[in-house]
Amino acid sequence: MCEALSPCGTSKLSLCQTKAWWKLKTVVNWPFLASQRKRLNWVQLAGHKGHFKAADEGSILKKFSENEKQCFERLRGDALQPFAPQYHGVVEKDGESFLHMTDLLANFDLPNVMDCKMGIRTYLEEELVRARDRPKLRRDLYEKMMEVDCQGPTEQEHAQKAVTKPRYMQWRETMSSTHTLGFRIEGIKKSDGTCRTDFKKTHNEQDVTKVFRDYVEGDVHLVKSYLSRLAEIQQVLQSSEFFKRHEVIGSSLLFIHDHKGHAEVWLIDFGKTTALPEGQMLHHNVPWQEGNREDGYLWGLENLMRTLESVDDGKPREGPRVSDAGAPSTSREPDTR
Ligand SMILES: O=P(O)(O)O[C@H]1[C@H](O)[C@@H](OP(=O)(O)O)[C@H](OP(=O)(O)O)[C@@H](OP(=O)(O)O)[C@H]1O
Ligand SMILES: Nc1ncnc2c1ncn2[C@@H]1O[C@H](COP(=O)(O)OP(=O)(O)O)[C@@H](O)[C@H]1O
Repeated sequence: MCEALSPCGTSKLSLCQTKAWWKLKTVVNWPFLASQRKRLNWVQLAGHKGHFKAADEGSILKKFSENEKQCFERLRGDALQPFAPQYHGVVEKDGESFLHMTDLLANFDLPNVMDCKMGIRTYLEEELVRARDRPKLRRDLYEKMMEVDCQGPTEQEHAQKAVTKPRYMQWRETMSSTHTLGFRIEGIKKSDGTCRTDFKKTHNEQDVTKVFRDYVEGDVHLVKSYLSRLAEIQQVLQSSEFFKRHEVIGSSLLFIHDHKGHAEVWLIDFGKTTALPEGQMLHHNVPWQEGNREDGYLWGLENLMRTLESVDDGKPREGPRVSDAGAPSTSREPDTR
């Protein structure tokens, strides 16, 4: 039987993550003891459990990934660098390696935080190839799929109680707004401590607008501040050499604001951002077809900005939609089942 996802269903996970972080900070003698408020700021809205650790004041440690390290190194001196967390190098702690970076929440008191995963695709082309060559059936992903929609899996998948990763990722994209808008909401934490990550079925522009409106609590000044920062990011992306030469997959825009109306947006998570072969460049706003490595990042950003603009009056804005820009309609849907 299909169980409805309760509002607290997935947010529980997020709250648990917050609690786990709290425990962790207690254990590692968190340096913010002087300021209880700062301790309450941290939240991990998406990504892998246990991948973050506390570090010196104003910074955090993220589980080491060679790929992400290389991105931070290549970002050095690029126009985009000021829009990503500052990178302080690799550190070893308790026998593990981590990337040391700025905690983007550190300068806020009880911030509101939202993570939007950008792009029309959330898996690498090489993951598709691998899944075709050596399909690996995963029961955990089948179970995650069932939690959201018991009609999701095919008969065969029900029988094997497992799906491949690209199959799961593609299903996630079509259930959420990744496929239709080129971005999706992953999680939101509000200053009152409430936390939601149950956006897997937030699919169309109206639904996304509603969530955005709730996030900014109808504050049009805040919307303007966010839009102006997004416009800056949009402009910088167009001049960034790093952006031209990378397939940006699974990266998020992290939105942060506080009660004073101070608003920031940052690019985070370069774990799956991959350099293109020498001489190749991406447009980031044309349809993906397997082999062209396009990620639809700019198309998603344009849709995100338009959706945020519509918060102000509730009316959907005219602008690039599925058929003329990100156009998943022309993209091939590889069958990796
Ligand atoms: O969001 P849900 O539906 O839970 O699905 C998750 C996210 O897509 C993760 O991406 P992100 O870390 O960007 O949030 C992805 O990790 P990767 O980034 O490694 O692909 C997970 O793959 P697995 O870790 O293989 O399960 C996948 O199960
Ligand atoms: N530099 C940062 N400052 C503050 N919060 C961050 C930072 N990096 C990540 N986070 C938080 O952690 C979450 C997961 O980060 P992410 O880098 O996407 O992890 P993963 O690679 O496991 O997907 C984000 O949604 C955000 O809430």
